[in-house]
Amino acid sequence: MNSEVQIPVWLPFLLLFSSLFFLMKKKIGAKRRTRSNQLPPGPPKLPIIGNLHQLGSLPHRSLQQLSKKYGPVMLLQLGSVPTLVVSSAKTAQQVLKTYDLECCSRPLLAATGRLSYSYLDVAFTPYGKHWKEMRKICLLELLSVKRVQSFRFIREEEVALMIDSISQSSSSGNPVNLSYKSMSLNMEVICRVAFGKSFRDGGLDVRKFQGLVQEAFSIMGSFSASDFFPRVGRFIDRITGMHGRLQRIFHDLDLFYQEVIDDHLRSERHKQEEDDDIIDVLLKIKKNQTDSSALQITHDHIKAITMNIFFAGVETGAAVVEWVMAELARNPRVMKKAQEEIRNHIGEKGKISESDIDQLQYLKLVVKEALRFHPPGAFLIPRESRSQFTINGYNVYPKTLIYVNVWAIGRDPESWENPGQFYPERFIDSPLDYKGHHFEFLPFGAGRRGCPGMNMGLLMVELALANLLYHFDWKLPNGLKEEDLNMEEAAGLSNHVKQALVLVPTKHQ
Ligand code: HEM
Repeated sequence: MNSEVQIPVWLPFLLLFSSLFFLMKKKIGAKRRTRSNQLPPGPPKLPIIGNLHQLGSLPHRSLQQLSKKYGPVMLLQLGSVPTLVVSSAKTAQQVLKTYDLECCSRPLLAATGRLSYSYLDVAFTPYGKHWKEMRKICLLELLSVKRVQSFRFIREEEVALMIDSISQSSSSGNPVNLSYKSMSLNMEVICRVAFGKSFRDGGLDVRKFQGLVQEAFSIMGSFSASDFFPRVGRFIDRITGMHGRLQRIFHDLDLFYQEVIDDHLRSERHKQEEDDDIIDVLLKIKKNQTDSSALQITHDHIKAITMNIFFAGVETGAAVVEWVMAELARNPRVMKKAQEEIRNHIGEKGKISESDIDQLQYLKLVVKEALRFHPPGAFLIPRESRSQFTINGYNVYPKTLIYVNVWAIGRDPESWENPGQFYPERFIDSPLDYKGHHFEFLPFGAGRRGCPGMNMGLLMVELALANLLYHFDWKLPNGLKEEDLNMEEAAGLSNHVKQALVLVPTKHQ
């Protein structure tokens, strides 16, 4: 018997193969590690949900805290979506200026997709030819200086009506819910600008539309599983009722918009050009387009862009008025100084019109400070990367969701002295403005996707505030002390006070 151990002929091959496989695996692993070493740092993540549990109810605050540990460029995993969070002026400049072209798309989300008629709008549509055409219409036709001026009488009339209604409360010593007043004012103005109709005129169902817009706001600001778990999310959204709710809101808003469009088509022939509202302008563009026009506008485009104007214009302006009044109620020195400036300039005139606003320099500083301290869009409108780029030496890959935490940047001690103090004087002799060139101060965003409605938004806010401060003295209700005023923020799409702001007006003689 042969005592030699027989070695199967395939064994050396197997050994060779497995060592090769091991070496290759090691090499691939090393490659992967090098690549992931170049990814931005971020907190450890849980299986499936990633870092979703770390967002909390006020994500701008939670992410500010995380950025203190992981730095101004962080990578999180929200469900299956890689998410870049930038939290300093320098890194915001890279995203919004150096790599603006790489970072100027928008993510596809369930709520914005449905409510924008599958991205026929401008604000939520991804970057591309369609967005360029829609943005051109916005800048040249809908929000141009001339068009915004043509709506001046609407703003002045609506502010005067608000002042009248507050006068009635003041004569009976009743407190006024300023959160509600500023929201209604913005809603009325945008409604007249967009539809040419006031809710007061009847015909349109005010309460229903206001309710729908607020519901739509809330659904856009809430968590939709399909945004973070594309495979199973739709199923989850159906079980939780999210999907049904979104369909119902879309359907009801659509009926409303259609009613407004039909109404405009019926009355088209009787209108002067200078009385055109946004729907008139869009219907004219649609009527005059030819087969070779770059964009073929349909009624759905008109509805989608109208939705943007409501969502971008109403909540933002209302939030700024609300935060300014809350900060002034907490800072009587600033309130007094702003009132003295306004009353000295306006004197006995009795009402403030838009042409007076340019003289009110301190009021402008107060508004700036509120925009720094409480920017309505804490993360701008979220963006999505289109191609790979490198930020602070870290790689960011295409289809990464991007949050620019402008709320945290406005409170960054690297950029601001005493950032936690509401101090409008910080802007005296300062070159800083909000037009998107100073990256420590970005309430309107910057770059290609920066806000095209800034001019209109500011005119509305400044006029409302100037009148509120000219006509009334304001105090806190029920002997509440300044330091006890609740400045908590509400969770949601835009940054509002959590508890409605209620103040007691006294008519200034
Ligand atoms: C004080 C009031 C306002 C504030 C604070 C504000 C803020 C913003 C911010 C932060 C963005 C995102 C910018 C970015 O991603 O870089 C934005 C976009 C936008 N805003 Fe405003 N906004 C205001 C008023 C308005 C008004 C009155 C309108 C129109 C009636 C408007 C229309 C838009 C539109 C259409 C976009 C999307 C632009 C795009 O994606 O190309 N905004 N706004």
